[in-house]
Amino acid sequence: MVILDGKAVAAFHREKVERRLYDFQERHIQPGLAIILAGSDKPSDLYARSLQKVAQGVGLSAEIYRLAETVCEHDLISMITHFNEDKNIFGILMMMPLPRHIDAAKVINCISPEKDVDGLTDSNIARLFSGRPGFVPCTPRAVMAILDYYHISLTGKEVVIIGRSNVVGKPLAQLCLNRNATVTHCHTRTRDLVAAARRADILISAAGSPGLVTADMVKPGAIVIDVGINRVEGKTVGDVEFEAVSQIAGAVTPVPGGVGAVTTMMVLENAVCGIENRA
Ligand SMILES: NC(=O)C1=CN([C@@H]2O[C@H](COP(=O)(O)OP(=O)(O)OC[C@H]3O[C@@H](n4cnc5c(N)ncnc54)[C@H](OP(=O)(O)O)[C@@H]3O)[C@@H](O)[C@H]2O)C=CC1
Ligand SMILES: Nc1nc(=O)c2c([nH]1)NC[C@@H]1CN(c3ccc(C(=O)N[C@@H](CCC(=O)O)C(=O)O)cc3)C=[N+]21
Repeated sequence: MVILDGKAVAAFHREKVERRLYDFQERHIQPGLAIILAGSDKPSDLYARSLQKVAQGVGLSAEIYRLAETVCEHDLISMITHFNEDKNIFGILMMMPLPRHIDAAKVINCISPEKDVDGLTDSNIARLFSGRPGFVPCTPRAVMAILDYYHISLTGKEVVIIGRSNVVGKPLAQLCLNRNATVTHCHTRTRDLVAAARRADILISAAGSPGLVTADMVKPGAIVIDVGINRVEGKTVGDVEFEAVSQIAGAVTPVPGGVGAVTTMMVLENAVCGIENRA
């Protein structure tokens, strides 16, 4: 069994990001990333803090703007408008999920598509679906980056994805389809999740449910990608029962140190693309 090491993948991409940023540092351009966190979602808080650390490590400034759970749509939109107009901000990252009383689609679509480094606006979603260049959400990109780093091809493979959010599951399915995989998409209404999962050559869990993926759901030798980030008894764990599944699978991503470690680097890569496009 191979452990797919997200930290190694991140380090590989980090070097490329640093090289591309070097040019801007020479020209004294100080590109910034604005991270907006409304409410107190734990994975979002973890993500925002990891991102800030990694960004600062490559010389990008990343500021976290924390807003109360009770924030109104109007205040969120004014904040976005402000960053859209700020020449020093090259990327705006809105942490999901937003508080329940907020119309997420309305708020997200106020982000200028050129600064939408998580590819969540309708305009970037349309680009992904029609195969035109645009920002692709960072977590699905991280999954692809891991598969590519380990030379795991998707062509003709049975890929089963658990989870259908706009941030992870749906764009991930589209990326897999673009790479010629046969994609099965599962969610809470899926009748027989175990049977569906067992067909997978590549099983990807993005449900946010600790212990969801058990050894009996994995075909011997399958590749298992754990996107889940859950806090259990003060520890970060994924969706996969790592110990048991690693006895059966051909390769597994750990949590922490798997997809999450790469996601943060993909944000920086997207941000650098944004800077290059506008410099
Ligand atoms: N590693 C990383 O870089 C990242 C990790 N994450 C983590 O990934 C997880 C998913 O995130 P996100 O997509 O935003 O979450 P959402 O809660 O928006 O979506 C979860 C999806 O999983 C499905 N689901 C949940 N429980 C089950 C179950 N028991 N059986 C089948 N399907 C299930 C839901 O189905 P339905 O639609 O029917 O409700 C839904 O489609 C979270 O743990 C999050 O923290 C997120 C982004 C990045
Ligand atoms: N618009 C939006 N896009 C997201 O991609 C998004 C989001 N909102 N909201 C929250 C979730 C969660 N998420 C994480 C990504 C990386 C780590 C991460 O860096 N994890 C490290 C460290 C974990 C630790 O320190 O314990 C690791 O897995 O190795 C965590 C969590 C992105 N999400």
